[in-house]
Amino acid sequence: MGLQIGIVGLPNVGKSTLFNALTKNDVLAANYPFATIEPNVGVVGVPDPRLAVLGRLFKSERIVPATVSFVDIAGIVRGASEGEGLGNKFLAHIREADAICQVIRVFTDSDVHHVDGKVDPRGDLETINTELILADLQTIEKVLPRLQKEARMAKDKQPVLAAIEQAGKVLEGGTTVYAAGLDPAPLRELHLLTAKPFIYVFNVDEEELTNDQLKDELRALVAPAEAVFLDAKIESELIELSDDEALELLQSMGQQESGITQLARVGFDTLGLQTYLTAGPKEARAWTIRKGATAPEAAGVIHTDFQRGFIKAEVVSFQDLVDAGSVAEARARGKARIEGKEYVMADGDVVEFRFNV
Ligand SMILES: Nc1ncnc2c1ncn2[C@@H]1O[C@H](COP(=O)(O)OP(=O)(O)OP(=O)(O)O)[C@@H](O)[C@H]1O
Ligand SMILES: [Mg+2]
Repeated sequence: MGLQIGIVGLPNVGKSTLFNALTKNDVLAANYPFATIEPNVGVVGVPDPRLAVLGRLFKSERIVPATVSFVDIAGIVRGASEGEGLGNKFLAHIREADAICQVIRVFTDSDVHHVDGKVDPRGDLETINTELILADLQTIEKVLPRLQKEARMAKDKQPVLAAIEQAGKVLEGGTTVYAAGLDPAPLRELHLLTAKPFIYVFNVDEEELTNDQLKDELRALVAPAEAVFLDAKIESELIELSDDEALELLQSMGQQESGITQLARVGFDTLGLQTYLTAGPKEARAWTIRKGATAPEAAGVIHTDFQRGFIKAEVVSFQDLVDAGSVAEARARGKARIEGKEYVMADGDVVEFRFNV
């Protein structure tokens, strides 16, 4: 499952700095608006400490984490839908994304230019939201004449047309499709940006990481969507450090985990995803599935043949396996279960599939 998250925000708010920290890629992050023009795609391993434990237990040659890909695009300014700044055509690069991560500048640094002249998280959120809504309205306007014609000829097109017209009304009222809770199914082919789940990243100053009052105020601006607070500049320093040094630096700032670890976790939660694990001498690996996926569906993520030929799965929870110390001991303790086609996977299940090919 290729999970993809598109990063949006005003110019110069720290999108590329965050993206670089995420991907350890040295994409140009620069103190001038519109430093990024072409989109950059980076694949990020989702941090999961369980994998290292499994790797030791099974003496695995390598560790393969679940991945999320991030797409870094140019900044959007007020009026982008009318061609201001770089316009909004580049939003097409995130049409296929599963979720959108909006980066909002909170940090104060007079050396870093703000396109609207002042640090204003609430105003910036509104600007971006408005531009995404206008972009979606443009998408709808473009397809509407064709759809109206089709619906006159084919009755079965009418529900789709009705759903799209309703989405247009919601957007004209200034609400995103996602926030309005509209059924995404009939709208899917339009790839509306505001139909995607949103995650908000507030790019704060180091001191603000422990300012709970400020964080509560910012969180309230985007609730019920999830908010992550991080200092993108610190994140880019953390990735240069060893794990121990990074933890020490984080703890000195009152943090337990890095912002990008939080972002990966929140991304998974927002999209209703979880991971299960496989382990052997070759690799210890995490696989991404929907919450509620059944054992055959989980097998299908490894290979479609595994799903088709699914017979059964031997499942032991990560904690039971660690407590037992080996699969053999977990079996002896009755902790390794044989599960069939109906089994609903749990996060952290360590699995071996049996299948016919
Ligand atoms: N938390 C922070 N504190 C201080 N400076 C920061 C912080 N985050 C980013 N910056 C600085 O802000 C500037 C702009 O960052 P960056 O290039 O990542 O922005 P961007 O959103 O990608 O801009 P564009 O839309 O122009 O591509 C850089 O100089 C970066 O070092
Ligand atoms: Mg950039």
